[in-house]
Amino acid sequence: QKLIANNERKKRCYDFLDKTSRSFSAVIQELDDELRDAICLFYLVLRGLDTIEDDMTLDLDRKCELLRSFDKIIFQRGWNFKENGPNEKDRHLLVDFQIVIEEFLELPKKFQDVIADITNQMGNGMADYASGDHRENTAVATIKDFDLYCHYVAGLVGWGLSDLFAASGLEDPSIAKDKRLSDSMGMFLQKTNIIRDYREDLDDGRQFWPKEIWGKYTDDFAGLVKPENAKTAQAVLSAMVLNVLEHIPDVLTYLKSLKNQSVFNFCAIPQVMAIATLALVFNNQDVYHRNVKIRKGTAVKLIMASTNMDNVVAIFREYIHVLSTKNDAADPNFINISIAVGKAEQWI
Ligand SMILES: CC(C)(C)CN1C(=O)[C@@H](CC(=O)N[C@@H](CC(=O)O)C(=O)O)O[C@H](c2cccc3ccccc23)c2cc(Cl)ccc21
Repeated sequence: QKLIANNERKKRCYDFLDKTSRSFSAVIQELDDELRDAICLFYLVLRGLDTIEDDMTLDLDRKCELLRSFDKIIFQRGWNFKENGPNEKDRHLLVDFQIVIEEFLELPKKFQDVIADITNQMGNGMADYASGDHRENTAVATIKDFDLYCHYVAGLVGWGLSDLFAASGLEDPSIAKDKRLSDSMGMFLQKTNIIRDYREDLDDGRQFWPKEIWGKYTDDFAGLVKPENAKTAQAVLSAMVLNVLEHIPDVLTYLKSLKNQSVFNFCAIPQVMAIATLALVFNNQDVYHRNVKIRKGTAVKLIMASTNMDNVVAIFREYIHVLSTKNDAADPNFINISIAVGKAEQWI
């Protein structure tokens, strides 16, 4: 009877995974036995944290209390959360979070320790950011703030994943040694998403583009959507893309060091989607009006191809070339983009 309950609970966790992101859930389920459950639960714990951070209906004290104690909450059997706003995307996950906690407590302690440690650092980082002074609502003022925020929400995920890969024995312990490489894996994904999500975030009253970047061209961040500001908007966008390009050498170095096929696929697919997205958003002012996404057919082709380093390098080279053909001589960042493209290509 207990065995059936266990299997039922585990199935529920993979159902949650399917609901949060279908395509990525399939990739997680392809992971080798030693890692599959640990990464599934790491993903769900992070999603739980994200659902609290994203909920604008929670009052700040309550939100910070939950974020800072989430690393303890994941050990509390029976805990769940019904205070999320009605339209919060993944609220069903927290309403039945006791299921995730039961499964988490079944994991080997070495995996529990990694997940709890990252959850502690991320929860505190998110709370620091949420309660920081956002007087002029440019929550992210400097490039340093931008990097710190992206480290909290995505770089730490890279640290945790590298620790889980090493603990599982599927990858060499050295994968967790160079924290800058692991950090860049998350930064590249998160920064690309932040550029892509300009419109969605602006409509939600959130701004993540650092004022140190856009403030060089305008004092009106929301005004970038106006047609009369198109030239300024182009310069701001290319300056943002320039900042993201810096992470490419680290990303490729990290991918190159992976040994296990299922771990490689799990890591390569999001990075390949990100470079394709970065090339798409570059010099594309649709970003200011809607959420631009790569076509489904392209995404499928990229997923199929992301199974070995030669293909991944070829895909990066192709999209960096696409980006350089879109580089506009009239853009004030033309030279710096050319230099960054040259560096990335030379590294490849
Ligand atoms: C913020 C984020 C980039 C870390 C989110 N994040 C990712 O984006 C997912 C991909 C994903 O969720 N894709 C969604 C679409 C989307 O949400 O954009 C899909 O439906 O395909 O991948 C990352 C992820 C995968 C592999 C290696 C990583 C190394 C460092 C940091 C993150 C890494 C991820 C791994 C884990 Cl364990 C948890 C979260 C993530």
